Amino acid sequence: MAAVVLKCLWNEFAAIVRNKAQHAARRKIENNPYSLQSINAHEPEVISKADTLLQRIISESAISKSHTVDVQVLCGLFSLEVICQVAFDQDINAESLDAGRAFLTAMGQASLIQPLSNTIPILGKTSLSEYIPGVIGRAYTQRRIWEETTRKLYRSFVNNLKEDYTDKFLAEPFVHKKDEYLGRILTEDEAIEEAMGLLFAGSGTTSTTILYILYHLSRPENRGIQLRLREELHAAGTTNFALTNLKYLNAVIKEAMRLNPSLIGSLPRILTTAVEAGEGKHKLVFPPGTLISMQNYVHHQDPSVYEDPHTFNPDRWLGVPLSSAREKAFTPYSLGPRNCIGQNLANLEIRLAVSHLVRHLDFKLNSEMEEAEMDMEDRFAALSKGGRLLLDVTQL
Ligand code: HEM
Repeated sequence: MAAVVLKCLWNEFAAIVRNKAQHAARRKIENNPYSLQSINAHEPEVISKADTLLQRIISESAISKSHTVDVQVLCGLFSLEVICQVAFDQDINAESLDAGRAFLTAMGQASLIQPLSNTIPILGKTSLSEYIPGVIGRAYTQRRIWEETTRKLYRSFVNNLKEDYTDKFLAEPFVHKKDEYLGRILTEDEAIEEAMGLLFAGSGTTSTTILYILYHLSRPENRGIQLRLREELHAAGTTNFALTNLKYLNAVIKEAMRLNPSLIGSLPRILTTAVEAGEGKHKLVFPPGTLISMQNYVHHQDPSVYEDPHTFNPDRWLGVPLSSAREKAFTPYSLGPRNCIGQNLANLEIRLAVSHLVRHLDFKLNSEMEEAEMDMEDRFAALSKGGRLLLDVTQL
């Protein structure tokens, strides 16, 4: 019940949190480091993190008799390390992997009370909230850890920053760019809030996508897909440039994002003009002010657009024109001025990590895994219900 109430609150909150002008001004200051050119300049760091992920999987598989690895947390650590690097030029796991693990737990648990903290900000500002009994109090403790860790990363980044700003790192504009809506640069607290959102939006989303790609590839019925992908990769170069044009790799990624988009919940908006939908007696008119939303998870499985919609079939994307219904209904990053600002980074990360892993490792789904464990659960960002993905791994 509490989760349902919090979700409703979230939808209301997300739709109204920033008015158009406020949002546009904030997005304007943030844009530069997210451009394709700026993001592609981070390719060497992302390759290095993808190699760390590969080595971790190899080490963990070596200590199991059946070479079984739970890749879920490892994928989470990879995406977290990438976003900390690209946003703050920091290695969150420099001292130990425990730092990254604790941070992932903190963000995961605290996201539950994010709408509450934003609706009643005082709750997030006093340590008394941590004494609220049960799950809410515990979530506030995790929120404090999320905030403190972000502040540490941000301060360390700012202290090392040179004054001739290049906007190479995602957090750089927070330091020096004037927000036209506010008429000034952000205060440290505003920058931290922005950075917390960025770390949340940029970690679990990408790792969940990589996780589901590995899941689909490792299923027995998709064996041929994994082999075909590996064949394509072996015939190609390893750079992002080479990978961008690989048709089958891109089809595999798209198909996993279609079936398991990592933001599966409602993406709410409040209409500013009337919108008509449907035809004839099914026609509906939504007046301005209506709270509407779309759910990727639903329209990505619409049988009138995607034949045999529940089957993982990358071939459905080959040779499909951008103007097709299939392409138009594919919206993992949403659309319009509030769509995903981080999609260039997400694409870079997914392409480099998946290609690196599939080149060097063969994956089979471990027999202990139950199908229902990989059902998606909407906790603002999506997670798998089972909380693990056990794969039997062979080094190639
Ligand atoms: C596969 C990975 C990802 C998916 C599927 C995804 C999806 C989305 C979607 C659907 C939205 C729009 C939410 C809405 O309409 O209300 C969004 C917004 C956002 N995403 Fe992503 N995202 C991903 C990765 C990333 C990454 C890597 C970053 C950071 C570098 C990021 C940063 C953001 C931010 C900051 C917003 C809010 C944008 C705004 O309000 O203007 N995302 N994302």
